[in-house]
Amino acid sequence: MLELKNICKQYQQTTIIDHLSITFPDTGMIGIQGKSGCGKSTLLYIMGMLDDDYQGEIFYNGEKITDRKAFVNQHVSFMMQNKDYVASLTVKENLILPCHISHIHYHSTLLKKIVTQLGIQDLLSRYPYQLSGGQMKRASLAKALLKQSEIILCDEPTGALYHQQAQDVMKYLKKISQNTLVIIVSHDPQLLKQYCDSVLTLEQGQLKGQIKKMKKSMDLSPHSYQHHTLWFYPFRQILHQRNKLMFLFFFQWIVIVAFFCIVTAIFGAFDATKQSEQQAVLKNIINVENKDGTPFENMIDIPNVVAIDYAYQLDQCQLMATDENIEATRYFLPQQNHHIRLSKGRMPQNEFEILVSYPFYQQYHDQPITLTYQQKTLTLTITGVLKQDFFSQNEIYFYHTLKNQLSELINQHELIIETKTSFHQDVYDTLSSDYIVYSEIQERVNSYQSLLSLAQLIAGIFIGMSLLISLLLLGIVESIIYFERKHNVAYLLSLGLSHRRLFLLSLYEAFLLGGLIATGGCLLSMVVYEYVNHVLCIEQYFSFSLLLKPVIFSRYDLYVFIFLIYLVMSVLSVLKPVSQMMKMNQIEVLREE
Ligand SMILES: Nc1ncnc2c1ncn2[C@@H]1O[C@H](COP(=O)(O)OP(=O)(O)OP(=O)(O)O)[C@@H](O)[C@H]1O
Repeated sequence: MLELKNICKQYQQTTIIDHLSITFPDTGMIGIQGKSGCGKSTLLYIMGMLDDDYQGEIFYNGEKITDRKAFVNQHVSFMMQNKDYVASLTVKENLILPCHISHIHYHSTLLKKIVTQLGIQDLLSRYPYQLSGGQMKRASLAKALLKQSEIILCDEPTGALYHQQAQDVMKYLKKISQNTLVIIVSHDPQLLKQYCDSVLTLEQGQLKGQIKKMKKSMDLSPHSYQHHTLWFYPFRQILHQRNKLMFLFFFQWIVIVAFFCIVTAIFGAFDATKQSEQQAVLKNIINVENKDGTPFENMIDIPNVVAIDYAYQLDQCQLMATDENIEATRYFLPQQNHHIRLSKGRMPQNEFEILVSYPFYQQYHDQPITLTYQQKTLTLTITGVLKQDFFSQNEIYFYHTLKNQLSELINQHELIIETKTSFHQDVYDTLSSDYIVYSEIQERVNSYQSLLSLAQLIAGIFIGMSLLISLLLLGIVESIIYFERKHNVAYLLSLGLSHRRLFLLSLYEAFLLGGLIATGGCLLSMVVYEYVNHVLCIEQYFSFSLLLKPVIFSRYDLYVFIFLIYLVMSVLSVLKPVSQMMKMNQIEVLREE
């Protein structure tokens, strides 16, 4: 038995319900009529626990209702006047939604029976906006029947229906009222008179009229409960807003792909300079000059050196291919050369054999190459080609024994010192205090790396800003989406969804959204840079590849980082709108529609 005691409700000083007390029977169909604006819907909202801003008490079966959500979950179904559904769910999902929210177990046979009786069995996979007004009302009714509530509150159940449709709905309600309490608010006194067991009039805040006690034909079997997760709800919401979200996804994916391409390019370039340094032909070579520019008369004595020699003025000899002068930097091969990687051929083994860089090979490999010095001419053979690297230029390397033939070209102003690898820096530092020292490869690495560091800084600022903007956009779009869903949230709460579950559902959806964006973006990035590396063969043209390197633990760190940052941002974005929605005035939102 539902009992209202001394209920008072005011809207801004105006009393709408005035010390109203009434006891409703367990079953029967009670009609409530009254002038427009007298407070019929307001009273229904109070009984349906949608409104808690009133004075007075409500009892059910003799017990004061304290847990309002539990009461709605266990005993009440509400047929709203307008938009009594979630637009993103199918009719079937809408029908089962109250049971899922209330954790009520329902049999699919019962669902089938109800929808067949109401003639909506073929409409289950449609969306609410694809139904007519009459079909929608029948779907609302089916929803209340499936939940098997003891109290069904109906706000204008026949509003906007044709006469015959209205009659049908009232007939169904009448049938249900044999075992349940059906309270109907309507503007149609004829219909109320025709179908209701008792018709009450709301006047000056009071319900006037007699309530007929009806006999219950049978007791409703108690609900059996089952845990439901509502997992389909967030999926459906995302699917429903896919057009809006596609734009968001697309933008976010582009930013993530750009992020990975820039990061991998920088890692790749750094790696390439490192590798080039490791494999450089002149890796451990130091050029040394006296500070006062005087020639060296004796070799200097320094430990941890592999070889030491005077420099050769190789610009005084002419290098030619057929009739053409070759513009190439000329060096002697160091004695220690096991670190050198060749893309073709083998290392030179005598003074007529040369090693050349990849660009040199491309230009001159099909022509005879000669070296002319002081009327003598040597014909040279290319035996090996260097692997193209980050520093690749037009270079030629003569075998070191060729020096014996070029003694006239000795330049005593400069020494060439070849060090042992692990002592290279020490030797360099020691020499630099007394001489002018120069290490070709070191200079190149330094200049490239400072350039790369600058590029890294600019790229870092750029991708950091882009990522920030895209995350902000994610936040804004999520907030907008949530505010657009105000009605859905108010509706779910009216069905008895607790704030805790609403919060968890929102988190779940935020995880889903953030996860989809991050996973899609990361997968796309992998595909893009694998494609650039392997299909476009970027290494051939730029001597480096896009490369993802470990940042902390493994090369997947950055994926995890992007994934986490999107999850966190997505969750943070929904916290504010969700908390605001929990505080919103449900009734105002429901009335807005
Ligand atoms: N949020 C609000 N602030 C101020 N007054 C309100 C608010 N909501 C409703 N009212 C007023 O409360 C009164 C009762 O409204 P209610 O909707 O319950 O009436 P009703 O009898 O259902 O009307 P109708 O039959 O036209 O639907 C109305 O006069 C209405 O203007």
